[in-house]
Amino acid sequence: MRQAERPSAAQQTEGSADKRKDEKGGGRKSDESDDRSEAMAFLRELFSRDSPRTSLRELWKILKPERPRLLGALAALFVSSSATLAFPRLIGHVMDLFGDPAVGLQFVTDQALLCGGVVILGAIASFIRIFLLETAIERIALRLRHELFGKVMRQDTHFFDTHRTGELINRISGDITIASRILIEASFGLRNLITSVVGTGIIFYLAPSHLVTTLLGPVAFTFLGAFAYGRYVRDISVRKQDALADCIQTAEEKISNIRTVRIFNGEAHEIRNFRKNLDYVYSLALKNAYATGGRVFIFYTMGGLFLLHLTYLSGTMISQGLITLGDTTSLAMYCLMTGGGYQGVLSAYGDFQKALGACHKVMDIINQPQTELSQPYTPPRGPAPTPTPRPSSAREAEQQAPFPSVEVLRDSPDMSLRDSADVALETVPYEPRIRFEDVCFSYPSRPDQQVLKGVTLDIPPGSRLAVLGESGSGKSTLAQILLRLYPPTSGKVFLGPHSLMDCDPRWVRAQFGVVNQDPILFALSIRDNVLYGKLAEMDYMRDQSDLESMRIERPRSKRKPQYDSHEHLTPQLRTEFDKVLRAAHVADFVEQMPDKLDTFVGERGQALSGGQKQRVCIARALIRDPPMLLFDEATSALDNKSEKLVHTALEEAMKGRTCLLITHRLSTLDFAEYIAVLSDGEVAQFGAKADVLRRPCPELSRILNQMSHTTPAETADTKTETPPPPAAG
Ligand SMILES: Nc1ncnc2c1ncn2[C@@H]1O[C@H](COP(=O)(O)OP(=O)(O)OP(=O)(O)O)[C@@H](O)[C@H]1O
Repeated sequence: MRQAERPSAAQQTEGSADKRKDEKGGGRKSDESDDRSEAMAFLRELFSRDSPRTSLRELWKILKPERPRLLGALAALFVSSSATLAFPRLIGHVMDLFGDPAVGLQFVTDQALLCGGVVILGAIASFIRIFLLETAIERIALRLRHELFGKVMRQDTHFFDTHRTGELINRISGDITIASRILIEASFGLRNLITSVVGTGIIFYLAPSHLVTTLLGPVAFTFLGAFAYGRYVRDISVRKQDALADCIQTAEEKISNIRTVRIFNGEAHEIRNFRKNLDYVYSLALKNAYATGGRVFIFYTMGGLFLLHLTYLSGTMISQGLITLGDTTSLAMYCLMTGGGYQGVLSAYGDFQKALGACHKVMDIINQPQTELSQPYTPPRGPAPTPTPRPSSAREAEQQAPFPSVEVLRDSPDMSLRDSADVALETVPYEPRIRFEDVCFSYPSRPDQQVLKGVTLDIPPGSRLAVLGESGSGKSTLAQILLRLYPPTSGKVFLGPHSLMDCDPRWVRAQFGVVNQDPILFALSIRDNVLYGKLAEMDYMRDQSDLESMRIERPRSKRKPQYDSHEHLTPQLRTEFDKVLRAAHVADFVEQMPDKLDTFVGERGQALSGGQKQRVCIARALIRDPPMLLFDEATSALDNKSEKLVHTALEEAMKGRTCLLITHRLSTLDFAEYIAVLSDGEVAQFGAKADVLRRPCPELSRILNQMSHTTPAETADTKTETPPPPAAG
């Protein structure tokens, strides 16, 4: 790229030079100054690109906690470099002593032993340096991964509308590995810098002045040439890494959605596309191979010729008695060492820049602003409008306050969970009434498309509202706002007396049992999936300081950690667990499974049938014992038989709970006491079921018509209902 840019820069300078030449009537002086400014611009570009000051500041932020280790490694580096640099001089000295008749053999042996001591000292210092650096690297990687994952987990939902999963995974794995290796690059670069600078000094000191002047030219030429060439090699290598990361992201997406690919017979298509991406990576890798090989070729040739040059010159000088054989040997070693040092500095500089780039990408996410989820958990407190007596016992509190069950917390072997039972007791109970007041909403990723346009709804405590509407009318969006996954653009939502936006989002989510249209399970056993509904949530009740703590201690156990919900299964929780398994009819099919409740459900639960998956999801929602339920087409994947089973269970589960049922099914209307019809983000009709069905609005008539065509009509009311006349919205 630089090569493509350079001619244009040169042309530009050429143009301006011609102009000035014309103005001044030409002249060598202006030509020279133009050449100089062009060279300066080139050098500026060479040194400044990709090294923003912010990256260095970010780098310091990352390195700061490891100061003691880094200082130790730095001290070890000076010792090992000094030993390495002293070695050729000592060897040369020993060689010269052998030829000196005035020196005894014992003295020579002592000098040789001193040489050996220096070697061992250098080796020990190198061991310490590498050990300190490697542990610092691992600690930095641990800290960055912890911080990055925490940051991603707590991001607002819209963050995930604009970032791909593969990209985030890449940050957590690849970029952090590259970023933390920055220390090795820096240490390697520093060691080589010391070697080359001190080595050059020693060469100047040892070599006669005539030799120095003939050596300087080739050294300077090699250094500048190699520097420019190093940047060129690095650019190619960065492009290759980026192309490979893209390629892997695409592959990951396709493998995790293999069923969709398979349904469309997309295997060949995907293999072909993947191959195209791989070919592109290979073309860059080929370029990289030429460039890297070229670098070795240049250094090999230059190094060899340079040594030959040195040997030839020193040979003549030895014959003239101007320099000793020992000094020549030391000089040759220093020249090799210094040459290698310069090469090392250049390659470390390139890798350092690459690591800085990775640091920048990682810090981009870590520096995202804090969200509400980063704050300590604060449930709403204060007087409720319809006061309920404050619980006098843990059992009473458990009956009133939905989750977490105080008894479960009190039973827990975990001290911090036991403490949080007090938090649960302090939470003032409330009437689970849901109110939407003139709610408008646009998704942040599509601010111009208004999805909800002034929605007003009131769901009295303990009642059930069915939300109907055509596809895209905003039904699921309504649920997402209720769960505080997105804030409304304007208007307010209330849970009992609490304005949703004034409440801790974790508290809001704890009030709902949710089953979604597309039931997703984790790659765990059936038991762990159901218990996830309760156990995961307990974690935000406990002291969260360990989540923020960046302190690293020696791990107490070397055993691979396992997700095991058994350890939290208190007698109280076990009873609740058995109850919801029966209620959601999970117990029915689990009996037929080879490992019963320990059956592994596969990635995203794909080793279960749609109906089984949905029943596990219902059990997972019910185990939270929430005051409100939110079913978004919760029974969509069930056949008629399972649906009836689950409906019986749901009927039971819904008793005394406020429920929002988003549905396309006539059968779900059986449960509803109220119906709301959404049309293009507006409430077209809302009221008691009987009233609404007696006078359905045109949208509802159309929907009911479609429903009775797609689902066997099951409700007497709706079957006999005669559509229109038009109703008031
Ligand atoms: N994350 C998102 N980012 C941007 N737009 C979105 C997002 N999710 C949904 N939308 C848009 O919001 C509108 C309403 O979608 P929503 O999912 O609420 O409809 P719905 O009534 O639930 O439809 P369906 O019955 O088909 O599930 C649609 O136009 C959709 O494209």
